[in-house]
Amino acid sequence: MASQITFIGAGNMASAIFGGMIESGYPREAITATSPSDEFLAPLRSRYGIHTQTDNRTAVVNADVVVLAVKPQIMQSVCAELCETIQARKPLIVSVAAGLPAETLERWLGGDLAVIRCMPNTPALVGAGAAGLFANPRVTTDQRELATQLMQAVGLAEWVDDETQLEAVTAIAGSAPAYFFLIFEALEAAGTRLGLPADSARRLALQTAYGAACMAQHSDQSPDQLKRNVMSPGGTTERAIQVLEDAGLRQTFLDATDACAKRAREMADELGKR
Ligand SMILES: NC(=O)C1=CN([C@@H]2O[C@H](COP(=O)(O)OP(=O)(O)OC[C@H]3O[C@@H](n4cnc5c(N)ncnc54)[C@H](OP(=O)(O)O)[C@@H]3O)[C@@H](O)[C@H]2O)C=CC1
Ligand SMILES: O=C(O)[C@@H]1CCC=N1
Repeated sequence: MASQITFIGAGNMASAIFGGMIESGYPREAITATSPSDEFLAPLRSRYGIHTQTDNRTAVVNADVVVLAVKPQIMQSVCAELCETIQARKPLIVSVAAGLPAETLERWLGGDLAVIRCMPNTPALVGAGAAGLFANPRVTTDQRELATQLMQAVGLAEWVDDETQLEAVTAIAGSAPAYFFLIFEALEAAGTRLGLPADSARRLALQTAYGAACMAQHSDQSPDQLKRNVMSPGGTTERAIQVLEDAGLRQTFLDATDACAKRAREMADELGKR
């Protein structure tokens, strides 16, 4: 029988994960999601056919896995609310909150719990997510396997041995879809400025991004070689790449990902002190 999974918080990240799980065949009857507002939950019920609850405690009573998917800033109060019920059953805890250390979360929930920290991303919704996972020492082999299966149902799942590596996962996967969406916006605007209708520019930019990612995934050649394959000497691509290199695009990505990882560390410091 499928494990009963309760999502505390049913926002962007939670709905991307349970939406992707259902899409990949996970039984919807085994999924419950919570929110303080039933108005918010109603469309999720009709769209996904999952159970919903406005009361977090009731929602975890029979859960085998509890996925904590509220904002990091309110996690402590949510844990205080759940602590007693969680301690009575001791389900596997999976947190997707950025920055929040597993040890802090376990303490907030009363201790002695199997906790997996996961840093997923929203393309999970279309089965193309990329997630990093870290297990505390109480997580059993079976629980690790279950978490792998759940996250593999919605994309790539990579385990890390050192919890601080989740900062890097946040920088290049958790937050990174937003970098690509920014590039899509910029390419669409560029296409429009150069004379294409906006909808056509968007389709071309998105298909090109999709094609480049598929090609890089299936090719034996490195991204550098694939890039060179597009650049005819003295041609158009060489000019464009030169502009991007001269503008310091590589360094900009290093700076952006450093800022992202630094913010994850700051959040860990702030939350870990509570
Ligand atoms: N978005 C992303 O790409 C990623 C997010 N994450 C992590 O996922 C977590 C959720 O982020 P995201 O989905 O973006 O945020 P959202 O705001 O979309 O979702 C959080 C949801 O939690 C609800 N909520 C608030 N209080 C409670 C409560 N007491 N009990 C149950 N639900 C509650 C909110 O409702 P209301 O709006 O009514 O307050 C909201 O619907 C964060 O910890 C974030 O760090 C991790 C990786 C990627
Ligand atoms: O921006 C954030 O804090 C969350 C975590 C990773 C993606 N979104």
